[in-house]
Amino acid sequence: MRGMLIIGLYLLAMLAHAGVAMSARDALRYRTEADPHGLIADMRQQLDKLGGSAAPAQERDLLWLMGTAAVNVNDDTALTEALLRLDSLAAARHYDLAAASAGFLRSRHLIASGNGDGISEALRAAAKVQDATDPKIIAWAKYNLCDAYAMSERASGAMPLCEQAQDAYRALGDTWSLAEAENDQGVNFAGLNQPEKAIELYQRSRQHFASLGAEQMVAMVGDNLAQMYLKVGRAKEALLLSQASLAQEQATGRISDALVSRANIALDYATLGQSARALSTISAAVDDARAAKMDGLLPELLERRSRMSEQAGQPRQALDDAREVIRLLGERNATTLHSDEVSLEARYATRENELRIQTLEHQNRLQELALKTAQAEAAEHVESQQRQALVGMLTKGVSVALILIAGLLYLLLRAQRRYAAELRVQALRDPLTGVDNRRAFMQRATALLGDDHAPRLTHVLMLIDFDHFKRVNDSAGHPQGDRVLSMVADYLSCAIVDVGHIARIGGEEFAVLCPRLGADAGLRLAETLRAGVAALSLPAAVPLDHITISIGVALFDGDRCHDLGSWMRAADAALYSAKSFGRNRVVASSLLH
Ligand SMILES: Nc1nc2c(ncn2[C@@H]2O[C@H](COP(=O)(O)OP(=O)(O)OP(=O)(O)O)[C@@H](O)[C@H]2O)c(=O)[nH]1
Repeated sequence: MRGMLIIGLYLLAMLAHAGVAMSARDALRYRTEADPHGLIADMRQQLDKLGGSAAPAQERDLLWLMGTAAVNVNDDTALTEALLRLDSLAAARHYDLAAASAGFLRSRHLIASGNGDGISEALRAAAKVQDATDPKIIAWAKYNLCDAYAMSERASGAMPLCEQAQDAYRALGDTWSLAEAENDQGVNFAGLNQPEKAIELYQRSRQHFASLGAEQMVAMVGDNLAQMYLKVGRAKEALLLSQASLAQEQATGRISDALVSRANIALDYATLGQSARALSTISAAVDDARAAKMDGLLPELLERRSRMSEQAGQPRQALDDAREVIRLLGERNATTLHSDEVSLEARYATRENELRIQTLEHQNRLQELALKTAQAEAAEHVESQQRQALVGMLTKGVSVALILIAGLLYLLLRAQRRYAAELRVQALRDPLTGVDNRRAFMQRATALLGDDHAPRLTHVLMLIDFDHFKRVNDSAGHPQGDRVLSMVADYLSCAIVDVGHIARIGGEEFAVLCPRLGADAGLRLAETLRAGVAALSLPAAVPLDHITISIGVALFDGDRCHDLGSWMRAADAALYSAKSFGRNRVVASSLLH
């Protein structure tokens, strides 16, 4: 009874504050974002009170709200509790909706912790309610799938789902959920680099949340909107929005959100050319993060301050911050390496490589900053020495020593420059196979389309994926799998060296980019590569006859493909078809239309 009373009073207070008609249900959803800890405690109390007398639908509802709030604040204890109770409710009552709810909560948790299995978990959850006829459940499953794809930054997969979820919620008159789906769709457009469309969706979402009086949601979507404003050069509007968000976040004690808003405000000031304000704002954010022991956010904030200091002509501060970033990232790497010992999963290996590259890039920058500082200090030194020479204070011996020092300094700077250049190359190279990495591929492809948007002969893109590569690892072990990957990468690099570039863009996925190769030659080359790989002899330690690859080919024709995103999607769809048609084959995207 007391729990009910608390919730009732809370709702009344909130409605009075909002001054508009937020339904009781929406008010509870609001609390999953605005008061997650309080909501979890209240849900627990309610569930305890109801004991075994709760109807399944009511129990599921309370557990879903509790689990949602738990995911939002990373409360693992509450999440585990909600999941266990949902699982047993699903098993005891054959209640699919409870099973799907547990699945979607698991998926959100996986995605929030950067685990790649979140989407498949969401797909399994949706399958549990695929026969549902209640339009509310259908819309709910669509939205949760849309959210899983959008939050995993899989914009092209997410967009149709988010569109369908919006239509369904519009038909049901569920403004809250509509606003959530619109926000997700905005995230998708932002991911596809279409800021104008993203702005449109975020504005719609904000209007809907505002019409419900959900001020914190308005502020949250406002953060997304501000980033897009900045992207399209509307820095003043971005600044106003970020300042409004910051006020909200400070008032409600959301420290980490407030730090992000501060960092955004600093960026807005920098874009508006107010570098002193930008620096003092980002410094305040760094101090707050240190005081609140927000170590996760600290490297990003320091990195931003380092860049701003560099732009403001303060290389010493830039250098100190960059050094600290390296130290913090080093600590993080150490933790990841430890978990790598526990599991040799390729996912960890890939993450570890990413972290190494990230660190390498920072080290690279650090070298450059050290160089700049050394140059500035050397220039100052030489200037002062020259001044002294002018007034006749220099003896001959000191002059000779200075010349020697200048010579040594020159040699040192040259070595540092070489080292920095080498690091820059390493940051673009895949350490296992020695070919370009994904970052290098994206840079190269973007530059190609920027230079030559209407080529006389079409550009050709191939996405290559190993078939059943898991069997190699399972039968011969991961190190042999690595050997096979390197061996095939060597073969492919040699085979395309005259016409294009190859990059390793995922675990066992490669991309080949052939500028102005033309459609016929492109398809012939793909077929040659496929047959060549199938004919390779594998190392003796691998107990398989051969390894095969599937290839999706897309042509940059300026018609169906007009930018890098659509080009890659076309090649990806062709690769997917090559896999579905039985693998070990080449499929051209033009055949799919
Ligand atoms: N040895 C090794 N294996 C890797 C690496 N990156 C990814 N893998 C493995 O590649 C396999 C990919 O598995 P799946 O995505 O199921 O694909 P597949 O077995 O190739 O099957 P299909 O793509 O469906 O033909 C997993 O077993 C990963 O562990 C790597 O760097 N080294």
